Amino acid sequence: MVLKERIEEPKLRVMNNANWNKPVYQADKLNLWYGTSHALKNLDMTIHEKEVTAIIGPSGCGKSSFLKTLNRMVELQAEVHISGTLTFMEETIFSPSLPVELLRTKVGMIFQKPNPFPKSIFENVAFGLKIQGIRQKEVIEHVVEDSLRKAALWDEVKDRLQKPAMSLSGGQQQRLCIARALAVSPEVLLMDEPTSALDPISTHKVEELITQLKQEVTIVIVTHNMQQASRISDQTAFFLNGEMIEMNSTPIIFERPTDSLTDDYINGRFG
Ligand SMILES: Nc1ncnc2c1ncn2[C@@H]1O[C@H](COP(=O)(O)OP(=O)(O)OP(=O)(O)O)[C@@H](O)[C@H]1O
Repeated sequence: MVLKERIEEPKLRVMNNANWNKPVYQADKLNLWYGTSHALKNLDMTIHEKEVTAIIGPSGCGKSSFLKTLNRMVELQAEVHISGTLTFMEETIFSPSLPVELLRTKVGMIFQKPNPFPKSIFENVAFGLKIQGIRQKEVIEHVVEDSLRKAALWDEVKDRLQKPAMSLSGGQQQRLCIARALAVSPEVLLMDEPTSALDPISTHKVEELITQLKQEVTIVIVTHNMQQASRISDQTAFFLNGEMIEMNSTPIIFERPTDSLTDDYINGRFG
């Protein structure tokens, strides 16, 4: 399949002040194998700063593998082999000068199922700061409050910060995980189907939050929910069988995609 060129949308360019945001990630002929299974094939794509990029596509097309390559979590799997180039802020993410621990402080990850630590609400958010060696109580308290506010959770938990995180509802736990990720000031948040385990009201809150957060962080979200991708993302990439078929501004992907496979997928003709 041929990678389609990104078509620039004149109206969006005007709204974006006539400039594309700076590239954060750039993949060039990126391939990934699990053993002999070729999971990502010759991906060329750019993820821009302070935008929400949605990755869509049927089960097994490589969405999670791509997301986990962006913070090098994929290398925790056995027999992974990667070729091609992937840069983060213009530096190859496989370079010794960008240690994986440093990369992961800049790139937070939110999973499908909320995964708070078995600790208090406060300790969950403070965790990353303590790992970084920050000890001043006032600094930690300030960052915890600020992160919980940014995650739209502060008002719901401010009177019970010492209660176990597990006492929160699923939707609150997911926002707590987002607060925990925000506490270490990441550049990027990767989200792997972050609302698929949540009820519609919690989903709505997390979607609103994503729209707010993109003023500060770049967000890459994998979702099976077409409406969600069209509601919250600026760019959408459609993956199929490990290839990126098409990537463009979200309105173009959903209203007039270039590739008939994209059209078929978003209109539910397969997948
Ligand atoms: N650890 C692994 N070992 C071997 N193959 C794997 C591994 N993880 C994923 N795969 C394979 O790589 C391909 C891409 O999987 P991936 O999980 O990235 O797809 P996905 O689009 O995220 O799927 P889903 O929507 O079902 O989560 C699939 O064929 C999958 O079976």
